[in-house]
Amino acid sequence: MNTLFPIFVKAENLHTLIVGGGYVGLEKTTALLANSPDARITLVAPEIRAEIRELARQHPKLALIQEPYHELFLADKDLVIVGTNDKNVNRQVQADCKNRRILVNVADTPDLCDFYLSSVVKKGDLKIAISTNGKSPTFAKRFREVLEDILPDSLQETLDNLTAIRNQLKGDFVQKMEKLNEITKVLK
Ligand SMILES: C[C@@]1(CC(=O)O)C2=NC(=C\c3[nH]c(c(CCC(=O)O)c3CC(=O)O)Cc3[nH]c(c(CC(=O)O)c3CCC(=O)O)/C=C3\N/C(=C\2)[C@@H](CCC(=O)O)[C@]3(C)CC(=O)O)/[C@H]1CCC(=O)O
Ligand SMILES: NC(=O)c1ccc[n+]([C@@H]2O[C@H](COP(=O)([O-])OP(=O)(O)OC[C@H]3O[C@@H](n4cnc5c(N)ncnc54)[C@H](O)[C@@H]3O)[C@@H](O)[C@H]2O)c1
Repeated sequence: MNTLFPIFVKAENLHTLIVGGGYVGLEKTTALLANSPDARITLVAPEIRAEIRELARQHPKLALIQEPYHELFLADKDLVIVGTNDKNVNRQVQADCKNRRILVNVADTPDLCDFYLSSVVKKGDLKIAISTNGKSPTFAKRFREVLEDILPDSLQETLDNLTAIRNQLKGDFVQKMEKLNEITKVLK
């Protein structure tokens, strides 16, 4: 059974620490910024890939610290993603986060994760997050590609129209809900 509970996080309201500046650090930083370009991120690693440095030039809220991980870096963080090539460091970061009740993702060790990143389909304001419960990230990626292909760009117009109707509707909560459910029946 997949017991994961999906939420959509306002990453720009949080300060995320990414530990590791290799391929995994790059993948996770790119994923965060692609969805939340104003996310506040600090990335710490003794070696930081050139692509991450380029991202930092484009995103002023991405700070890079070229040093090994230290517990002190957790001080003002809300969320942590760790993906170094040193399993002991990854475990230490996870344990430090648990002590401080900070949510942590250990990219290559699902058992140590409090949350997973998902594949993300975007059509304007519509966002669909896909998870396979960690079974196959590759399947999640492929399924994202399928959904990206079949969802029409005109969906944004539908959402804009529904927002306009939603804002104009009079009456109490139940009346508004009934009206919106009636109008959107055609989508089924
Ligand atoms: C969705 C996506 C989001 C993102 O990262 O942004 C994501 N992985 C993506 C791609 C991807 N990752 C890997 C491959 C190589 C092929 C393969 O192994 O399948 C590919 C495919 C590729 O890149 O083509 C390697 C890999 N990943 C994990 C392990 C460890 C393990 O499973 O034990 C290993 C083996 C490492 C090794 O062998 O050393 C673990 C996780 N990867 C997750 C998310 C979480 C579960 C998501 C779910 O529930 O499905 C979870 C549990 C934790 C986490 O990372 O949050 C992103 C696709 C974005 C997109 O394009 O849409
Ligand atoms: N590359 C992938 O697609 C992938 C996918 C899933 C899992 N993994 C696994 O994840 C791990 C990391 O992979 P990678 O490709 O990013 O490795 P990499 O060698 O490209 O990068 C490792 C990073 O960890 C940093 N690091 C090492 N010690 C550190 C410390 N004490 N504090 C902070 N940072 C530290 C290094 O400076 C470097 O930036 C590997 O064990 C790999 O097997 C890799």
